[in-house]
Amino acid sequence: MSTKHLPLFLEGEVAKGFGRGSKDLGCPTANYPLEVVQSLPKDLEPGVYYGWAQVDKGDTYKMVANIGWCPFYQNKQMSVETHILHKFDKDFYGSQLKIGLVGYLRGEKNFNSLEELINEIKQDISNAEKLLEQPDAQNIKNDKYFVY
Ligand SMILES: Cc1cc2nc3c(=O)[nH]c(=O)nc-3n(C[C@H](O)[C@H](O)[C@H](O)COP(=O)(O)O)c2cc1C
Ligand SMILES: Nc1ncnc2c1ncn2[C@@H]1O[C@H](COP(=O)(O)OP(=O)(O)O)[C@@H](O)[C@H]1O
Ligand SMILES: [Mg+2]
Repeated sequence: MSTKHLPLFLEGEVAKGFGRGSKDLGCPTANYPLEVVQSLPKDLEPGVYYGWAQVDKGDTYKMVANIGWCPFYQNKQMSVETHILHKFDKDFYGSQLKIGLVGYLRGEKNFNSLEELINEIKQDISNAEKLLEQPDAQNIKNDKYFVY
């Protein structure tokens, strides 16, 4: 079941990925290092999730996260990447990123073109924007995990 383990809270340093998020997709994703990926519950469903994200001790923002092998790019290693729905002034590699996965949107898919992948991500973002307004999701935003 795709909602098993939710809400799931993860924390780790922002690491380098393949540099495709911003360049190919116009959608930067903060990638976790391998040890965070390896710490996931083994039966966590790969796919696209929505939830909350906090960089260092900053504000908590909406996010969408992709967990899996990116079939479009056929990655060899599983990745966990978070696109935060906020405009940052600069990169934050090396920062601590806390996320709380609230819900599951869909499984990872392959696409015939980059444009189709980009359009699907835009749809994910729009779905996440709405779903995160719901009271259950707001409760997770206010969880003590994100409070200092
Ligand atoms: C909301 C969201 C949905 C995504 N969905 C898919 C998908 O269905 N299939 C896929 O191959 N990759 C998907 N991706 C992953 C992108 O391919 C990935 O972000 C991109 O390869 C950037 O990787 P990088 O951080 O290593 O540069 C998704 C990413 C996001 C943020
Ligand atoms: N709104 C955002 N969400 C996620 N990362 C962002 C955002 N704005 C800037 N960044 C920066 O962009 C980087 C990700 O860009 P990306 O092209 O996916 O590179 P990489 O392949 O190294 O992950 C993040 O590590 C972070 O430092
Ligand atoms: Mg990335």
